[in-house]
Amino acid sequence: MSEIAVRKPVLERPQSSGPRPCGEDAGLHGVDRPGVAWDWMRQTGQAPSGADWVRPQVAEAWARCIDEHALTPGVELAPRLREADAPAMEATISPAAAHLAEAAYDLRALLGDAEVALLLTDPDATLIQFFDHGLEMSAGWPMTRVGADWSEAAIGNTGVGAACLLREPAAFDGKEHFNRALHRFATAGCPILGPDGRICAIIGLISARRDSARLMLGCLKIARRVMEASLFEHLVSDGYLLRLRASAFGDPGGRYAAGGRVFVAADGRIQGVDRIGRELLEAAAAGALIGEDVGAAIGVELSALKAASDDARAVPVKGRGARLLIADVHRAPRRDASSAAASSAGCGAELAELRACDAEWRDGVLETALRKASGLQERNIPILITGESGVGKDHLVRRLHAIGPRKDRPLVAINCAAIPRELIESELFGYEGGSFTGARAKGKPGKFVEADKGILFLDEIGDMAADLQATLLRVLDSSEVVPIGSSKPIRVDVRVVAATNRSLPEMVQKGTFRRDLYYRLNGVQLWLPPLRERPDRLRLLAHLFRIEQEQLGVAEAHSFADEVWRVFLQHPWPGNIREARNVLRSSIAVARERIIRIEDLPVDFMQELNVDSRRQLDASLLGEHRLEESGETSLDLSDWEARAVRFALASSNGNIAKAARSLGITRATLYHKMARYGLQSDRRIISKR
Ligand SMILES: Nc1ncnc2c1ncn2[C@@H]1O[C@H](COP(=O)(O)OP(=O)(O)OP(=O)(O)O)[C@@H](O)[C@H]1O
Repeated sequence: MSEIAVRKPVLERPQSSGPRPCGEDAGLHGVDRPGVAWDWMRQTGQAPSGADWVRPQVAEAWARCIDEHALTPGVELAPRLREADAPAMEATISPAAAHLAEAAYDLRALLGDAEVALLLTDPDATLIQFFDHGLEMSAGWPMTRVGADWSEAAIGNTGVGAACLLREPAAFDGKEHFNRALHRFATAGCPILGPDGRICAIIGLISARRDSARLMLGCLKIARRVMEASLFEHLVSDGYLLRLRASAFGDPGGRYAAGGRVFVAADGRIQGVDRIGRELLEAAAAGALIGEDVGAAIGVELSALKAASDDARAVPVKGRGARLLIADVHRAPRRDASSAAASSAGCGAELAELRACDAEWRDGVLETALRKASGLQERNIPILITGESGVGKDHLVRRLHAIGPRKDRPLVAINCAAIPRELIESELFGYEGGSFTGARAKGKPGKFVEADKGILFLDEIGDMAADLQATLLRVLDSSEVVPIGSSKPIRVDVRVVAATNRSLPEMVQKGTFRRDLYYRLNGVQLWLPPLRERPDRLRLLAHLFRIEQEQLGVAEAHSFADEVWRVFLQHPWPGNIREARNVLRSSIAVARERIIRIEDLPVDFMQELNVDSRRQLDASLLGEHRLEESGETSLDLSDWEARAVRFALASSNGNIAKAARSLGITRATLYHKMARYGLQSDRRIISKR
C-alpha cells in the first residue's frame, strides 16, 4: 500500500471557502448538500473544509484525493488493471485472501436478491472477487474486473479504498464520492484482519440505493466477524487455543461478550490473536504479540494454563488494566499438512504449482451447492437454480439426483424454452388416447406422471408462457395432474427443481412471470457464479482440462503454456463452463505438441478475445478494456449470453446445427435464444435485427 499521510478531519470551514447553495437547490429544504459541495469542488478545484456541507470523513477524503493523489475533481475515473507484468492475478493472492474469497461466496448467496454487489480486494485494494448477482451491475464495468485497482489514489474515495487506507470501516453515499462515475452508488468497505492482526483483505458492498452506505456498513461489520472467525480457524493449527473472556466487572457494557482467542504454538509462542483478543490484551500495532512467548504476553505460562484442571480454569491474565480475564486452553486439532497445502496452493504459488495440485482440487462451488440442495430435497423444499447459461445448472441437478434418496427413481427434465408453446401442456400433463388430432391412440403419460416418485427438472422456467404458468402453479399446489381429454386427476409425488438464467424478480416486476409461481418455485435459491467470477477458475479449468483429456483418450498428457493461462484468467467466458469445455477440447484435438500455445486455441475463441497476436494480447492484459472500446460499457447477464450465441453463430458461419453443437444446446433452444436476443442467421450475416 502506498504510504500516504492520513489527514485529520478539519471541522472548521473558513468563511471565505466552501460552497454556497446555488441553482435550483438554493433555499430549498433538503438541499443536496454533498451534491452542492461536489459542484463547488469541481468548479474551484478545492475540497470544502467545513463540516456543514459534507461529513468530515468526506471532506477529508476529497482533500486527500486532490492534495495527496493529485486527482482532478469532476471527472469520471476508471481504474487500470494492476497486474501489469506479474503472473496471473489468481496466482498472487495470499492463502488467507483465497479462503476469504470462498467465504465471500457463501456470504453472497445469503444476500440473495438484496440488490447489492459484494466485492473482495487484497490489502492493496486490488479486486480479487466481484459478485454482482442481484444488483446486476454491468459485468462490463471496468471496476468489476479482477485485478482492477480500487485504491483511493486510483478512483477516488470509496468505502473500499478508504477502508484500505485508514484501516477502518468506511462508507460513502452517492455524491459523497469524489469520482463522478460512482455517484449512482453507495459503497462500503471493511478491512478483514488475519490472525497476526494485519489486513489480509477488504470486503465491500455496493448498492444502487445511493443512501444505503451506513446500512451496508452495519452488515459488513457483522460479515467481518464471521469472516475473521472463519479465517482464524482456517489458518491456525497444531497448538493451543486460549479463549479469553472479560469478567462482568471488566466488561460492563458487554463489548467483549463474544470472547477473544489467542493461538499458541506447542513451543509457547503466540501465533495468532483475533480482534477481541487483541483488544483485551491491549495489543497496539498489527503484528504485536505475534511470536511473543505467551508467559511474557499474558503473564501466565503455558504449562500453568495446561495444568489448570477443568473446574479451575479461571486463570487471571494480564490485559486491559486491572480487568480479570479467564483463559480456557484447548488443544487445537492438527490439520493435515497436505490438505493445508492443497488449500493454499495456487494462491501464493506460481502457476506451475497451481497446475501440479490440480489432482487434489475439489469443486467447492458444486460441492457447496450439492450439500445445500440435498438437505432441501429431503425436506421437500423446492429449489430454484439460477446463473448464466453454461454455469452448470443442469449438471448440478444430475449430480443431485445421482446422490439423493430418489436416485433409483426417474429424473425427468423438461426444457420450457424448447418445447413449442402448443405442445407444452400435453408434454407436462399428458393426454388421453385420441384426445386431439395427431395424438397417439394409447395416450401419453406426461412428464409429471413420468417423474412420479422422482425429480422433475423444469429448465429455462423463465421462458414459460404466462397462461401455462397458472396451470403449472395449480399442479404444484395440488400435486394432481389432469391429462388433456380426461377428467380424472392423477396424484403425483414429484420433487420439483427449476432453473433459469433470467432474472425472475425482474420478470415478476415487469409482470411477465407470475409472482405466486415465483414464490412457489423459489423455496430456496441456489446461484451458480459465472466462471469469470470464480476465484478458483484456473483450477477449475485445469480440472476440466483433465476430464477432456480423459474423455478424448489422449495418450500423452498435455499442458498449457503460461501465456494461455493468462488469457484464460482474463477472458470473460460468456459461455461459462460449456464454453470452457469446448475450448479445451478443441485445443487438445488440434495441438501438435504437448504444450498447448495461443496458436492452438480455437479461432472463434481468439476472435472473441479480439486478439490475434501476442502484442495485442499483452495490451489487452494491461488494461485496455475491450468492452469499453466497443462501447459496450454496461453489459448485463443476458448480454453475456447474447454474445456467446452471436459468436457461436458467427464462427459456424450461420450453421444453426453447428452453432448449437458448439454451445452444447439443442437447435430448438438456440432458435429460442436467437429470438430472445433478436438475432438472425442467413449463413453469412449474424446481425441484430
Ligand atoms: N462442475 C462441472 N464439472 C464439469 N463439467 C461441468 C460442470 N458444470 C457444467 N459442466 C459442463 O458444462 C456444460 C454446460 O453445463 P450445463 O448444461 O449444466 O449448464 P447450464 O447452466 O444448465 O446451461 P443452460 O442455462 O444454457 O442450460 C455441460 O457440458 C456440463 O457437463
